Amino acid sequence: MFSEGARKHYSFPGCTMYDCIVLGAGIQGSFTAYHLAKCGKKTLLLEQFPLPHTRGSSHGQTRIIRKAYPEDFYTNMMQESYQLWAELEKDSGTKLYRNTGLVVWGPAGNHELEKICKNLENYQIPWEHLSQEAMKQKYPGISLKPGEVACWDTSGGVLYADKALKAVQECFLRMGGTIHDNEKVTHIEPGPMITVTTTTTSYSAEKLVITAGPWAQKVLTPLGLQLPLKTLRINVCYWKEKNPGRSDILASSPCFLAAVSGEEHEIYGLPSQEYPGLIKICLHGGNEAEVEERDLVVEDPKVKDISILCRFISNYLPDLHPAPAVVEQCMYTVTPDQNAILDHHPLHKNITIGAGFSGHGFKLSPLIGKILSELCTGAPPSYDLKPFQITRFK
Ligand SMILES: Cc1cc2nc3c(=O)[nH]c(=O)nc-3n(C[C@H](O)[C@H](O)[C@H](O)COP(=O)(O)OP(=O)(O)OC[C@H]3O[C@@H](n4cnc5c(N)ncnc54)[C@H](O)[C@@H]3O)c2cc1C
Ligand SMILES: O=C(O)[C@@H]1CCCC=N1
Repeated sequence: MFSEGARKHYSFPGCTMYDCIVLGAGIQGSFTAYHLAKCGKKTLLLEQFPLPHTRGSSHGQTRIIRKAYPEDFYTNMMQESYQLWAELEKDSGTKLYRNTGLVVWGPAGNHELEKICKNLENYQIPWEHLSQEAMKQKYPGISLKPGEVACWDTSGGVLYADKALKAVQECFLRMGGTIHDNEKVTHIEPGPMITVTTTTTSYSAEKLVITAGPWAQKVLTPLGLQLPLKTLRINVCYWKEKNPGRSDILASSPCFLAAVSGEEHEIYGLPSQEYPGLIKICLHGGNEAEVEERDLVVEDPKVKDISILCRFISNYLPDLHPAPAVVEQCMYTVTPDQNAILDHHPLHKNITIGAGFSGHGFKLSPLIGKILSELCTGAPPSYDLKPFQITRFK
């Protein structure tokens, strides 16, 4: 709570005071606000768009959840993240996770694939090695090439993303939190009491958490902080069966990640959900785009994502039409090492930043929210945060 001194010196009429303000009601900001409210903090969650919206990174019906990661710290963090997802399911009374299993495949000896198997083994997470032949038996619709192998993460599955966002925001409100949507933050005045000005009014708080997704750099520049963040426009593609109902690819597909020889980016897929009869398969990458300009057609994209995907579908999922039936857009905010930034502002220690989730942050969000709330309140962090510190960038 506020110290009396802070109240006397910094409150002014018409400026509502909170313990903590969270800027940005995507999945990371919403979970941060939820954890802050859980620790008894009077918390305001601010969002520029009317909720729900589709302009950031957290919209859509589905995201992959998995423990299969080449970095052991993620496999470790995912164990608690699964528990926190289960807690939210219970608190909200909403089913948020469907266990489909996840297959990761690539050329035998692929370094990342080997690290994934090693991590699953070390953390005693049930997994299986699948040969090309075993994959054919289990998933006849997926056609691995000679010399390719797969790893089967039994815990992998689908998160119901839009339901999760709604659930966490509702739980936050139930705990006494406040959400103001359709209210853009236009100015932040740092200090022992931070003043946050929006398109509607001003608020003050001892602590601020910035979780602005692809707008992060725009919010941080006036605060004197330049981070190595890139914003990418992602084409979210859905593919149709050649003979509807004739193959079993839609009915029994697992989630998958594929490292294809000769392609720089991974490709991933999820079972049919959003559009009956269509399956979602995307490139883990895209072309750089300003968040406000993402709807402008880029003439000559550097990453020819749709062509890469069409080639992939022809080679690996021959029961699907090798041209997308539906294409939608979403934004990634990526860092050079694809690890997020979870840290204090270097000059204003009462401002905490969560940014650069690099296209894989949804599954981790219940834990990210917990970590950001720990950073915000000064509680000891539950994890070693070295991979996420700002100082790792020169
Ligand atoms: C196509 C796609 C597929 C993905 N697949 C997976 C997956 O399978 N598994 C997985 O784990 N992750 C996945 N991800 C990544 C995951 O969805 C993101 O890491 C996550 O949604 C990022 O959330 P965020 O809260 O940081 O950003 P956002 O959701 O963009 O939230 C930021 C919010 O801040 C608000 N904001 C910004 N500036 C202001 C301001 N000035 N005032 C007020 N509000 C402001 C924005 O409007 C926005 O609502 C995927 C992402 C995409 C795009
Ligand atoms: O995070 C995930 O699991 C997905 C699939 C791999 C690429 C990005 N998102």
